[in-house]
Amino acid sequence: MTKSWGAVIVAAGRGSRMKTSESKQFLLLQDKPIFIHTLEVFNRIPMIKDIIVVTGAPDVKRCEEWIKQSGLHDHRTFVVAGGKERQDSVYAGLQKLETDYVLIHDGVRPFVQPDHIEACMKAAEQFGAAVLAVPVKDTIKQVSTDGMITATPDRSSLWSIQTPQAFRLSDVIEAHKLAIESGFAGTDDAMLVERLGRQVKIVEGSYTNIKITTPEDLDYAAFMQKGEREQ
Ligand SMILES: Nc1ccn([C@@H]2O[C@H](COP(=O)(O)OP(=O)(O)OP(=O)(O)O)[C@@H](O)[C@H]2O)c(=O)n1
Ligand SMILES: C[C@](O)(CO)[C@H](O)COP(=O)(O)O
Repeated sequence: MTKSWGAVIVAAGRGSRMKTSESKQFLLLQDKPIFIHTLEVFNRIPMIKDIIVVTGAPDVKRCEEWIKQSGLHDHRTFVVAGGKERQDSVYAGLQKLETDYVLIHDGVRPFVQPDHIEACMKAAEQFGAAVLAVPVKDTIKQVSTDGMITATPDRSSLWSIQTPQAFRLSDVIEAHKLAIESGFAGTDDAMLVERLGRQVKIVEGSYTNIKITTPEDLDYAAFMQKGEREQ
């Protein structure tokens, strides 16, 4: 039987590292907010039944308006209010889904490729959980608080983790509940699922799937967007 899929797109952050008055997910890229570009990619995947956009409570109405203006206001997209941390926002989004599986994605990663999302879905159906990632290119050092190198981990086993991250909905909800009970804060959702003792499969993605985080990322995003238009 075909499994049902939903997606949670988190866009409730403040974007403090971007240092703009507007939250970074609402900054315009080619006349459209960044999170709308992200939504457009997910809308191209027919297997995804419901898309939950999570944003700050004061931004719910304007997000709904942007979605309507962009022609993405079909029955599949809902907007809900998130929480203080990314993890809280993801959990708020998960509550709204009733699908077998879920993709969790940062609203500020608009350059994710549909074929990579689909590869992640396929791997999650096979292994239970899967995340997009790329092998690290730099040598990574572990450094002490006084700025001295303490270790050089073997680079061949290091990957830089991206989103989407794909899970069985019941597993990731269980993982979030355990994190809440034990006061654990992770920097991604896979960490929470790993704490349940479950295996998470790495799916190789692309270095272009950046998380727009700091001002120089906007220049790169504009450059990427121009390239996509000219193709
Ligand atoms: N309370 C939060 C915090 C983050 N996010 C979302 O999680 C994604 C990745 O987080 P990050 O890039 O760290 O975003 P911010 O928290 O907004 O950035 P910063 O840490 O610079 O403030 C973003 O799409 C962001 O909107 C969220 O939905 N809810
Ligand atoms: C989930 C994530 O995008 C994977 O790279 C990342 O961990 C989010 O971290 P942030 O510091 O909250 O942006």
